[in-house]
Amino acid sequence: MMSALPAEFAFIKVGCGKFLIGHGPFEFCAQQPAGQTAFYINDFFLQNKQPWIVPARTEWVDSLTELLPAGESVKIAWSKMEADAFAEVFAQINDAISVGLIEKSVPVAVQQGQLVEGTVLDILATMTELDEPFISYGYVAGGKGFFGATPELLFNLKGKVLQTMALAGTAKADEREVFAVDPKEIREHAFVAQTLVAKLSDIGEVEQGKRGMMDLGEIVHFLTPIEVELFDYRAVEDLIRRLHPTPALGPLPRTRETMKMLENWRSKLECPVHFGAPFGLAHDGEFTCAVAIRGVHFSGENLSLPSGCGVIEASRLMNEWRELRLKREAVKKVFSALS
Ligand SMILES: C=C(O[C@H]1C=CC=C(C(=O)O)[C@@H]1O)C(=O)O
Repeated sequence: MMSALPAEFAFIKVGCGKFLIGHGPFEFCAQQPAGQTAFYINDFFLQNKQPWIVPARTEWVDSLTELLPAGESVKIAWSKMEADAFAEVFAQINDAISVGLIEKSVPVAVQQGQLVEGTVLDILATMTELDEPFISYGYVAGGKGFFGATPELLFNLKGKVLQTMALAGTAKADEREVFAVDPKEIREHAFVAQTLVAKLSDIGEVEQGKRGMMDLGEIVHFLTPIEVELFDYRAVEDLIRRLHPTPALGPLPRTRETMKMLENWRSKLECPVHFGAPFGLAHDGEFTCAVAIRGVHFSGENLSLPSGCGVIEASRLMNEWRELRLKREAVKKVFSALS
C-alpha cells in the first residue's frame, strides 16, 4: 500500500523505470550491507564514514506525486547572482593552469534562495518526472536534503560489467552545430573521456564508444559511452573512489593538493557539500550511481541552486558565467516552483 512520504526518505528513478522510495528511519552503515537494498549517499569529498543507508522499507511507485501532500503555492526570494567571487576563483584557476598545477577544474556558482511560502515538498511536487537519460534522485532527513534530475551516470555495475560515461562540454541546443566543432568544448570533453579510460584500463577490458551528443531539450552535452569488462569482481566503494570525481566535476590531475584547491574554491563559493557527489542505489545485485548535479539543496528554509562548469586554459569567464545560468535554468524548468 502506498503511503505519504515520511520526514526521512530517499528516492531514485533510473531511466524509464519507476521511482524506488526508501522510507526512513534509516540504518547507516560503513560497508555495503550484503544482499540488501541500500542507497549510497556521500558528500563530494567522500568524508561520510557511513555512506550506506538502509531504509526501514522500500516501495516502487510510478510517480512521486502520489506520495506528496496536495501542493501549496511556493514563493522563493532568490538572491541576485553576483559574479565577483566567481570571477576571483576563475582567475585563480587560470593562474593554476598557467603555472602547470592543473589542466582543468570545476568551480561552482550558487544561487541562494529563501523559501517564503510553501515547503520543500511543495517544490518536489512540481518536478517534471523525466525519463532517459535522466536519473532523478533525492534525499531528505532532519529538515535538510537535496533533489534533482541528473543526466550524468558515474557508473552502473552488474557482476563484472561496468558502464560509465564521459559527459562534459555544454551548449544551448540551438548552438549545437558550432558546438559540435568547437575545439575548446572537444578538448574539455576529451579530458574526461581520457581520464576515465586511464582509470579503468588497469582493472578491465575497456571499450570506448564514439563521442556523440546528449540532447536534453534546451541543453546539449558531449557524451562518450564507456563499457568495461572487469578482470575481477570489485567492491562498489573501491570503484567510487577510483572514478569520483571525474574531471566533469573535479580537478585534472586529481591529487590531494588539487582536491584541496577545489575544496577551498567550493567553500568560498558556498557550494553545498552534496553537489556533484555520488548518489547510488544497490538493488537486486546491481549498483547504479548518479552524479548529483542539476538539483536543489536545502537546509530549513534556505535553498541553494548550484551549477558547475569545467574550466580549462581556453575557457572565458563570460561564456562560463552564461553556461552556469543555462544549467540553473534547466533545473528551474524541471522544478517549476523554483522559477
Ligand atoms: C557540473 C555540471 O555539469 C557537468 C556535466 C555536464 C557538462 C559539464 C560541463 O560542460 O562543464 C559539467 O561537467 C552541472 O550541471 O552543474
